[in-house]
Amino acid sequence: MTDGLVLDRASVTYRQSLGHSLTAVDGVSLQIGSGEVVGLVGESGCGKSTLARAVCGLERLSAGSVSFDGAPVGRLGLRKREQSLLRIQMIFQNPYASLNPRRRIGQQIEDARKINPGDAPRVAELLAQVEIEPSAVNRFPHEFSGGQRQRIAIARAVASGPDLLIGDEPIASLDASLQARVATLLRDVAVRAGASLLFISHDLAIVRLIATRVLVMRSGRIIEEGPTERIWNDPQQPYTKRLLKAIPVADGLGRLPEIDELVD
Ligand SMILES: Nc1ncnc2c1ncn2[C@@H]1O[C@H](COP(=O)(O)OP(=O)(O)OP(=O)(O)O)[C@@H](O)[C@H]1O
Repeated sequence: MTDGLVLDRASVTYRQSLGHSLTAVDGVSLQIGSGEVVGLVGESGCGKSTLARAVCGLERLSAGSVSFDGAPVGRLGLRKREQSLLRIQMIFQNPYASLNPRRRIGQQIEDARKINPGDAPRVAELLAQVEIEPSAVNRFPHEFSGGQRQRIAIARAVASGPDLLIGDEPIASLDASLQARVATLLRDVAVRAGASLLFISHDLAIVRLIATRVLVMRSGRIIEEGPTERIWNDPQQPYTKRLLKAIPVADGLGRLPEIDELVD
């Protein structure tokens, strides 16, 4: 049995109008070992979110397989699949995607703790880990700032005891001044919980802060991968070089220019 997440030539194809189809994930093979922190980078539209959704069983594969600790995620019966998917938690760009706006934050974290097969830290401790005052348990998500809400979403995701956390651009909607802090905090919380982390971002500079290994995605494929410092200091692919070059010229919102314009 192989520990952790394994994708073997996984593809996702979307049907489009007039009989056209788009292969958003194109034969991707990768492995994320237990406790690893891996960054997935690439320009907007290269297939990062589709890949994340496929890992969680939210997209049907058109080819290949996804397995977790040796169990194929997509081919299990519903009950077993639900159990196995509880071990993978997503953190989205918009924290409202995982937080219930009508439920107090303490209750939401407690709900997640109840499905934890192991010993989850108490709600107050989880909140302290994400630097939220434990006395805030009775407040609702809208009473917090965007950065605080994202930290609460991180606490809720960890409370259910996942083996793998996937952050799909989890800092993209935050002020530039908060991005590095929330990314580092997510990494620290994942490591403390013993979970692996797949951190998806278009921003290699932030990924460099927290990931030990980087996967570079373009047009549905992983075109380069390696230790973060190797990718940062000695990128092999022209696309990766352009991603790196684009960092200093990011606009005030942290957006990269169109990479294809630069590469082709
Ligand atoms: N449900 C869908 N139906 C059809 N096409 C889709 C669907 N979801 C995504 N796509 C297309 O698949 C490709 C990959 O999209 P995806 O959202 O995975 O990329 P991404 O790298 O996460 O981009 P972003 O960072 O902008 O979210 C894009 O061309 C997108 O338009």
